Amino acid sequence: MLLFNLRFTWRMKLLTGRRGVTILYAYMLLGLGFLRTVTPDFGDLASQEQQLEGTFRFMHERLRTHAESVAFFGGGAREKAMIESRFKELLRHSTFLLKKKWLYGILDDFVTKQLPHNVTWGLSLLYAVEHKGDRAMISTQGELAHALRYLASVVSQSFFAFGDILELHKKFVELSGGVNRIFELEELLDAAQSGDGLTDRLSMPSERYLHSKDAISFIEADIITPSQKLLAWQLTCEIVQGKSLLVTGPNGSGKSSIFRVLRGLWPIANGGLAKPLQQFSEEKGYGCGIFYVPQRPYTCLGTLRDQIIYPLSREEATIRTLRLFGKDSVYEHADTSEVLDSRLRIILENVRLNYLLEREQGGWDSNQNWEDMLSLGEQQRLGMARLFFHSPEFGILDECTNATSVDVEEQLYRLATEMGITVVTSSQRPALIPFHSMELRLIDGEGNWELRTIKQ
Ligand SMILES: Nc1ncnc2c1ncn2[C@@H]1O[C@H](COP(=O)(O)OP(=O)(O)OP(=O)(O)O)[C@@H](O)[C@H]1O
Repeated sequence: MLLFNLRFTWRMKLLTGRRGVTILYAYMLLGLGFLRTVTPDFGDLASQEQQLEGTFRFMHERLRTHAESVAFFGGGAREKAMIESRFKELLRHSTFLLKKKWLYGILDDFVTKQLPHNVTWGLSLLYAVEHKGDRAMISTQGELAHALRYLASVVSQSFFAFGDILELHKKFVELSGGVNRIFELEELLDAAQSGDGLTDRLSMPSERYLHSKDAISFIEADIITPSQKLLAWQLTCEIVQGKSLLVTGPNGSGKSSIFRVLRGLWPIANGGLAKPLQQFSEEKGYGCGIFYVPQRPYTCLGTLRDQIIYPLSREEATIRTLRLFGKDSVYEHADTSEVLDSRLRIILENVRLNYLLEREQGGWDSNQNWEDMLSLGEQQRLGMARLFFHSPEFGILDECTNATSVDVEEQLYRLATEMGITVVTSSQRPALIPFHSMELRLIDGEGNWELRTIKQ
């Protein structure tokens, strides 16, 4: 490369003299210097884009893994808002980067291609002026050089144009692959939305789904898996407030499936179901009708505070807490967040996790990858803290304390009873029997079940 440069510099000196070489080098140095100063830090911008894209993909992947737990908690809206905010951030950055690349491309093209073209003409002119002695020769040489340059440029431009067409085809094929994927996704979303009447139907009185204020009732309901396996045939059972139910049975017999039907994740094939509303009850002023704690613990991305108030946002949780203390307006109280945090502190102490506040830097605002950092038992206790914060009339607990020690588990159930939460528990632990009034036993996972009263 260096040899080429030296050779051409020498050739140019012969043709245009020292002045031509100086002009060329001056132009090169000035042009490159100018480009260097105006070039944005593309490395940094691209790394930021990769980071944002990575976070966005990670959130999607995580949501896919924990979809059922999120659905049980009713965290769909919260997760959507979180993912959308990351997407907007990524989109904003990518648009900014594209604009920068486009503007820089124009400038780069001008300095390295368009302007040098004109400089070449300038140098050719200089050559003609330097050799004005032999007019006949100059004109012949000049014309020949011009014709050759013209031919070369036409041929090379034609090649470029064909290349561009081929490149365009490649790009088009790639793009059509992407478009197909988006089309498939849209189709799936449409199909999911048309089958998503379930959740709505649950809140609407209809033949199968009824609203009951203070009881959960299965009325001759068939519990069937999506692959049409019958797990409980004509299940009839009423859970009234204060009479907790323990659901037992061998692995795979359908305990969690009953909760899926109750939550509206699976439809009821036959029979009916009555249950209180999931939503925050205005009359009660605090808490909700039903709150589900799934078998797989789920920690959301966010602060320690977010783990307990999930699926609510901090603002929603503050408003609820203020209502609990009879303060309707958020602005009435000088330090509203303090009210929320002091309530959360009591809950954290109750589930024996208050050491997290001291251990993690930032206290309530500490932002960690809680899933990796907390043990399974700790994550399950956080799930129970969530239940206590939401303080529902009915708590649906799907083996959500099986990794905690027996004494902690008993303490958690004692607390739930004291708070007036009627629980429906799926568990195999005999230690939990005294906290329940009835037992629903799924005998074989073939449809047979029995209901018995637990003698205290
Ligand atoms: N999405 C699904 N599609 C089809 N079958 C499913 C689906 N989810 C679960 N099943 C099947 O339904 C049956 C009941 O599953 P379920 O999770 O209710 O069992 P379980 O009693 O809670 O078990 P465990 O005690 O192990 O938690 C199992 O045979 C399971 O394989």
